[in-house]
Amino acid sequence: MTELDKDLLETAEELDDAEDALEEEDGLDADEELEEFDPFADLSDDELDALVESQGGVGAELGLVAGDTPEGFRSGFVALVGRPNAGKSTLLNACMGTKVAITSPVAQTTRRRMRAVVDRDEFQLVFVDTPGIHKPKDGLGSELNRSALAELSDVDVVAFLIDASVPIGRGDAWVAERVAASSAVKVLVLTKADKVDQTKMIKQIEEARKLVDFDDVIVVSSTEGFNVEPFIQLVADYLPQGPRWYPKGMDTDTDDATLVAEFVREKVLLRTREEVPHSVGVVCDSFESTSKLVRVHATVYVEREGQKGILIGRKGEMIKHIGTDARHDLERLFGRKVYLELAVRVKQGWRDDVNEIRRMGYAFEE
Ligand SMILES: Nc1nc2c(ncn2[C@@H]2O[C@H](COP(=O)(O)OP(=O)(O)OP(=O)(O)O)[C@@H](O)[C@H]2O)c(=O)[nH]1
Repeated sequence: MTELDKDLLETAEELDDAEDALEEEDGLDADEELEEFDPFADLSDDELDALVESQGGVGAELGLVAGDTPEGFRSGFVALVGRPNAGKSTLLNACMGTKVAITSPVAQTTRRRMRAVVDRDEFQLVFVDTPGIHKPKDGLGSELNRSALAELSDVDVVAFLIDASVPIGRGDAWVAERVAASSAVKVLVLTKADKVDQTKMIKQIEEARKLVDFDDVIVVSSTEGFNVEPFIQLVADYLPQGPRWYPKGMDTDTDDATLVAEFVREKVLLRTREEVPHSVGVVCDSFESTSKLVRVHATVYVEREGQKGILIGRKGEMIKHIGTDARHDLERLFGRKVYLELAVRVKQGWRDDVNEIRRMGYAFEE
């Protein structure tokens, strides 16, 4: 948990206490009380916008934008795109120096768009991790594609990741067509350099260059830490001048409940096989935190009874292992004891139900 999260948590706890005290004092519901005292309640949306503008914008008020950024400061958004399994989340974690995104050998591990911030004295670079772009086979696939493709039109740099260790195929060409249409700076990132020799690497770069007119090329190995910092510097050089979009010290825009759901899903992906990983969705139902303990309840959804049986395992062994694995990671993340309760439920056909996909947080209304 970041310092910012801790501060927010403390503030939230203080607010809760204050609200309780208020309720006790005069028997009023604190929310009603606050509503009554809203000084802007009578303003129209336009009037409110004008007021915010005249105050230098909400961001300025919150210290989110930089009056204090030095001359020449650069900032911007960089989308990591590529076909499933190209190594996007692993590169993101390497750039951040800590695990912010889950990874696994299962294609389509990433289902959420995540922003992760690299903040330096001279620049602020916001990485946008996207689901692997692929030809969709179901409703979930279509939603994942839609959310990944939407990023291409909204970023300053597109980093197109291609796995150096597998031949370039139709999957890469499909992504390339979409990347080529973006007006952002395009950087080719050859991943998994540790798995191939130089000759193969050069050939792969030649093949990739036939797909897109790249502005730059870099070869990396995220697992070996090779060229990770040079990659950050390379994309930072392409960022336009601009303010800090996020406050210093904020690593990601992912909330704690989402991290819990994602870490549990990663453990399911690592421990199950065949169709089970793709059928799994995880929702964190409750998240309570004190200074000593985090208490969470999450539900693992699958599509069929048989999958539920596999996940629970003989005498509940499988779900117990998944819980233990996830708990270890979460305790490291939150720096506190974690009490994690998991339930397994069947929700038939959820991957073809756009409302369910959104409820689980794997796609967004644009
Ligand atoms: N040897 C090696 N393996 C890597 C490297 N980068 C990623 N991998 C492995 O490749 C697999 C896929 O990596 P991810 O980072 O999950 O790939 P992704 O592009 O985010 O995948 P999706 O979520 O499916 O879109 C994992 O098993 C990683 O450990 C690398 O530099 N070297």
